[in-house]
Amino acid sequence: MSTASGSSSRGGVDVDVEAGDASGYDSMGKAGFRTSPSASSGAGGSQGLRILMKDLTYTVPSNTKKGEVAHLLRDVSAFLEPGQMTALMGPSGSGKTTLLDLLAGRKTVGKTEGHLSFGGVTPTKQFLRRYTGYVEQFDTLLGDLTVREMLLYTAELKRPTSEPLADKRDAVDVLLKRLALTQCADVRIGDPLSKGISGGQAKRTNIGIALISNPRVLFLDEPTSGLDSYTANEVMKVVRGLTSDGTTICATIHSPTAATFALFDRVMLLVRGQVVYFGPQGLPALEFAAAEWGPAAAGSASELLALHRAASAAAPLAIEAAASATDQSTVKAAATSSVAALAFNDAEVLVEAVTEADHRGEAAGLAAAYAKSRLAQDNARQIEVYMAEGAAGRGGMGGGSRPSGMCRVATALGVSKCGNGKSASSNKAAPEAAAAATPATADVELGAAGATAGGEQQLVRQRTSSPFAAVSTANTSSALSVSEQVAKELATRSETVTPWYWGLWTLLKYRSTKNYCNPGWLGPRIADKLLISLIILTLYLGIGDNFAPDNLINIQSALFMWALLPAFGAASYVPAIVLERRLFVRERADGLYRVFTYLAAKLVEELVLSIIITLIFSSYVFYGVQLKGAWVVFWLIYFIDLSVGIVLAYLVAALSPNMDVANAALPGFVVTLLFFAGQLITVDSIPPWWQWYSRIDPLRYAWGALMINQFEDNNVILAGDQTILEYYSLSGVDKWAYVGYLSLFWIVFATLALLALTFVHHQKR
Ligand SMILES: Nc1ncnc2c1ncn2[C@@H]1O[C@H](COP(=O)(O)OP(=O)(O)OP(=O)(O)O)[C@@H](O)[C@H]1O
Repeated sequence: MSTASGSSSRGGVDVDVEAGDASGYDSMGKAGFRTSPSASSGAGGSQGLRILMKDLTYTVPSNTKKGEVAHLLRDVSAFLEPGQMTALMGPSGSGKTTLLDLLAGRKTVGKTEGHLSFGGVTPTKQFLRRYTGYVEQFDTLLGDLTVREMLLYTAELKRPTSEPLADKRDAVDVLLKRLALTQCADVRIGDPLSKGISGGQAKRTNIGIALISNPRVLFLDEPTSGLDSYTANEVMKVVRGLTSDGTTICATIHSPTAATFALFDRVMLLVRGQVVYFGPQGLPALEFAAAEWGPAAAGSASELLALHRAASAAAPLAIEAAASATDQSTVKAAATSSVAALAFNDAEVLVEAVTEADHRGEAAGLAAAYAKSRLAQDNARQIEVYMAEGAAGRGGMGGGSRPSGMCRVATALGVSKCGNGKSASSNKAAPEAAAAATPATADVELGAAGATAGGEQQLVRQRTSSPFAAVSTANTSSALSVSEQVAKELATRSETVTPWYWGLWTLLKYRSTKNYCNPGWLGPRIADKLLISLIILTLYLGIGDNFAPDNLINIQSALFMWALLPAFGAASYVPAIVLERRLFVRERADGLYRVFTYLAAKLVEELVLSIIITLIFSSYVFYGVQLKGAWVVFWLIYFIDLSVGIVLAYLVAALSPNMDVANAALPGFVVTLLFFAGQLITVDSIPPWWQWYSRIDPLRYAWGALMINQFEDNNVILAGDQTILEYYSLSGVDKWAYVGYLSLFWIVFATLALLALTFVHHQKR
């Protein structure tokens, strides 16, 4: 396994960077992702998209002051470049996740104002679902699948159906290699109760899920949270490696180590939803803080800056002294100042500085200082240029090889490392350098892009020594046709890549087959029915054909329990929706399937099992108790009754915010049904003001149909001159009509469950 590695500069100190598996990257590029035309139709070659934000403001109804709105983001302006990795940083509650969610189209509440474009175009929500990757802070994986299966499952749902399975497998293999997951590829993911893969492996699996469709843009929310610093750095190195194919990457990050922070190109510092710095990470950020934030806020930043400067100044002298081996004290002094500089972490210093300033109530001052700064003005000018490019239909796509913005300038200034490689420029280019990112520079770049429009395949080598951008292949098609392709993607209204029937098949293939082999899944679905059917069998053994008056009450009670059983057993179907909600929300937001597909897969999975178990249980109960009527009707009613219980459970689960509410709501509702089924009190005796409830009680129809099946040919006298069917208001009723009504409940509950799953958002963002 060959690895691409190199170095990046962190305040003058080189940090070794390993870019993941370069061979993996290449093969992904050639076999796994790029060359399949079908795949590229979903992923679109190797181009990332430039994301432009101008005066982006996001408000929600305040939860602290009634009737007011809270500004969670205020006038955020920035640009995220293809082939670059941008860190969103700031104190807790500063709005990092809010901004990331907004960019990724995952906000479900609130109002957004300002300009937001991807590749110069306002994207549809469906585009964001299909063509961007989002790695959430918390892992949402299927514990029963292995890592390989999890990725293949996602590949089957997110890559075009026209791509052969073998190609998808290849792409997964390449991804496993690239994410260093090969070792645990066939290990079950597990869950908190039965541990499988480690936290770092789970995080990388989540990243793999986001990458399987080769997204143009990758968002990551706290990708290193919960990981030790070594694993965190490994994970981020892998992510960093993705910039080499032009992917636009943006990650919120809390306390990165110095090495992890050095992997980023740019940093956006937020405080109370406002930008207080947006520019290169490293020394330029420290220089900006020292110069613009005022002495109180920039205290530690200035200190660190001085240390960096001392270390840089002493280094050449030390090297000279060491070479001649004469002046040990100079070497020692240089080493001491380097170590002192290294002891500080740029990221920590910056975040601490703004956090302290925020606590002193100076957040607005920092934001104002940034807004007035030359850097902010340069950034604003750059945004104008990019917006003009977008308006002219030229802008926004990066080939991963185009140096842009500050980096282009740094290249022009002769800085050796730049662009989408790990960027020394980002450390060394002073904020002022941004001023040179003039429209003229941009035009030069566009000219270069235009030169590729002739349709020739052009190998673009960036003027950089960075390994990440060692070789990038420009898109082989013309810039215009790529634009058309991207424009099509950006305007897509289709939620998913694959059709619903494919999604249904895939969900059944990967998830249901595992569930069918999982005792933890099967147990609750079978145990209660097995137990109660055995009790009914043994308690009422052989009495079903005994129509003696004193036995009639026993038979109708047995039938009532038989009808009731699925309603009470419905509780076992609730967790399938409630406990899986986070995964469902994530997969839906990722555009893996539609709600209908998800619900249909769940129902097929449950109904197949239900057919099997109802056939078995109804057989021994019907013949053991020696009931009358047709067994097939007895079974059919039980099966439909159980199916109604399942969709009722899904409806309650979809409406309930958590298991506690669902566990209280479902049995409570079922108990109300008992009273109106016609057995505890006959339908004719129910007071007029409750008659309506009896009519919409599915138990009434299930039990009524069972009773008619049992007694229609043996309608014996029960009380006075009333036959048993007359007594229970079932005389002259067609059992098939009752079976039909019962089926209607299935349709109604299933439709309501579908609507609830679609429109009731318990996870508000
Ligand atoms: N309805 C609301 N009314 C008032 N404030 C709100 C409302 N909703 C969210 N907030 C605030 O918005 C801020 C943004 O939260 P967000 O999760 O984006 O911050 P963050 O920077 O990602 O924090 P962390 O680093 O802790 O994850 C928080 O301070 C939160 O309290």
